[in-house]
Amino acid sequence: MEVRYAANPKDVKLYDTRRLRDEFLIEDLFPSDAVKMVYSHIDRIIVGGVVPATKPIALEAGSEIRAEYFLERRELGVINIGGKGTVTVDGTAYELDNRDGLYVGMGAKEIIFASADAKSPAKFYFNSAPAHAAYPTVKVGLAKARRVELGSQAEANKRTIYQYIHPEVLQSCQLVMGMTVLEQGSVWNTMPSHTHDRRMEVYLYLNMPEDAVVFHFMGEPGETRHIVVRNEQAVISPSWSIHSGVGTRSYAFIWGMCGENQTFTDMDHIPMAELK
Ligand SMILES: O=C(O)C(=O)C[C@H](O)C(=O)CO
Ligand SMILES: [Zn+2]
Repeated sequence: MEVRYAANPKDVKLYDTRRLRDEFLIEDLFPSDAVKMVYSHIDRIIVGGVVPATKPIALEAGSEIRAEYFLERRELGVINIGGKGTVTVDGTAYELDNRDGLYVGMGAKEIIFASADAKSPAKFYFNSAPAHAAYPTVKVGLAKARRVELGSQAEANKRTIYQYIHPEVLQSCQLVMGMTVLEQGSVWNTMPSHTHDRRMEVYLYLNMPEDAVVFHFMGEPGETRHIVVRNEQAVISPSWSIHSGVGTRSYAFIWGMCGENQTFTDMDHIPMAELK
């Protein structure tokens, strides 16, 4: 498990491109037949990817979290961005098609990821946060997610937000997670931008061809920086940072948050005049 430390905005404004990318960008999240995990000290989120290409893969705790099993003190949100697969939680198999999600509550001991077809392996993206209570494991297909439509063609930001792990869909301790899909021709996400000092957030960009990029904007509203993000790469956003992006074409992204509250609408909207 790779460990990354928290960041102070007074320091981050001095970072060059290399340092910004090293601290906030996660580039190789989906190695074949392995679990990749990044443990961020920002609200102690774990961001991971697993592609069980030729064999089922179990989620192991690793020495960093000093736990007997991964979910001993944690909860987990999973969204499949690949071919059909299963996540087996303590012997119960949940079939996840592309874009299906799963919430797994604290206390589940054995989590096994598998693909239905090795020619088109499943690709599981996950976020995990510290938990204080054991809530039931729930599968959330795209149709079960709460839908919010936002934006307009004129602003090139027409998009649908699918809220999978959200208080109106299921109970979780602090994790909130979902996916936003931009319509063809729409390229902007989360602009006008916001911060939420109560929660950090991670974005995983997806559905982009190899030569497409998203210019992801981060930083304090008056000190913005950009990170060039490619397909299936994730960006960590501290709670004091905006998180917004513009792509060379449309794309989707999975967002996950944890921290002080689960109130999706608890955002501090940034007036455009304040951006620098
Ligand atoms: O398209 C958007 O706007 C989003 O998806 C915003 C994220 O969900 C977010 O930043 C929630 O805090
Ligand atoms: Zn946000």
